[in-house]
Amino acid sequence: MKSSDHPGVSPHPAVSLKDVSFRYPRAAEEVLQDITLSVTEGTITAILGPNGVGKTTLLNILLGWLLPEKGEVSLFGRRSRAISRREMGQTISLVPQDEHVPFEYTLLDYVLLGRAPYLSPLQTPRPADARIAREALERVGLAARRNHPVANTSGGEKQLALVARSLAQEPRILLMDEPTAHLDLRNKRRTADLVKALQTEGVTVIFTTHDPEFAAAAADRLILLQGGRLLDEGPVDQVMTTENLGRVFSLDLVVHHFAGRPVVVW
Ligand SMILES: Nc1ncnc2c1ncn2[C@@H]1O[C@H](COP(=O)(O)OP(=O)(O)OP(=O)(O)O)[C@@H](O)[C@H]1O
Repeated sequence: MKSSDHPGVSPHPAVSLKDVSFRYPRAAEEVLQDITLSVTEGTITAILGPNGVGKTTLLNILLGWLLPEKGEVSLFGRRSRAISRREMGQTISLVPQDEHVPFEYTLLDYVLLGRAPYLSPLQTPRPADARIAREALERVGLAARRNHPVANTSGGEKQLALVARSLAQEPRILLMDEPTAHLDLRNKRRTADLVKALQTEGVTVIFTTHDPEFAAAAADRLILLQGGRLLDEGPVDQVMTTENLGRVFSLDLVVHHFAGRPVVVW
């Protein structure tokens, strides 16, 4: 992904939420309440919070897949409701936690799906799309396995293939939902390095995680959610404190610092 493919740096935040609340149909309570925040273009933000706090819901709101009950979501200063699906697909992409993959796809076929926002409905991928998909597979270390059926890949390889598909989408904003859930240490490191490389290309990255140490290794900013509300946000070293994480996870824990990074002991 080249920053030259995108317009120059926007004067607006990549993402801004104003008083956003969301409730699932027939649910008694709002999952998210009065969330106001903005994410600067070219930053890496981790959203940290316990199971069920609403992290995935928040990503789905950013994608325009769920509409808030109240409040406004904007991408690069434009209300997301006013952005067409096709343009949304070229602007923002999601690496989901998991996804059912149709049996017959090879890894390359699967990653080529990321090119859909650039093709008309029945258009077959062009040579340039295949090149972009192959480069995306290379970036996640799966180039040699591009003709391998997705059905026969491990959980970690599938997760990396999902990342490659999102990269093939060439988004300005990359969302990742628990990107390291199935990854070993080496692939966690690879993911942290990839995210930082994307940042140098001007891409804004937002990922959810339960893992404070990965958040600290990969992100420069942190958003903490607790009880459906924004508890704190800012630079990782200011926000990742014993008090904040203890409140977020309702746990007696201590944040130590080792080799310049926070380590959580619980
Ligand atoms: N489609 C749905 N209909 C009703 N409730 C839902 C739906 N999807 C999620 N929820 C509820 O909304 C809340 C937030 O879910 P969400 O998946 O956003 O949390 P999360 O922070 O991503 O959790 P996890 O870390 O476990 O993945 C949970 O209580 C969940 O049960």
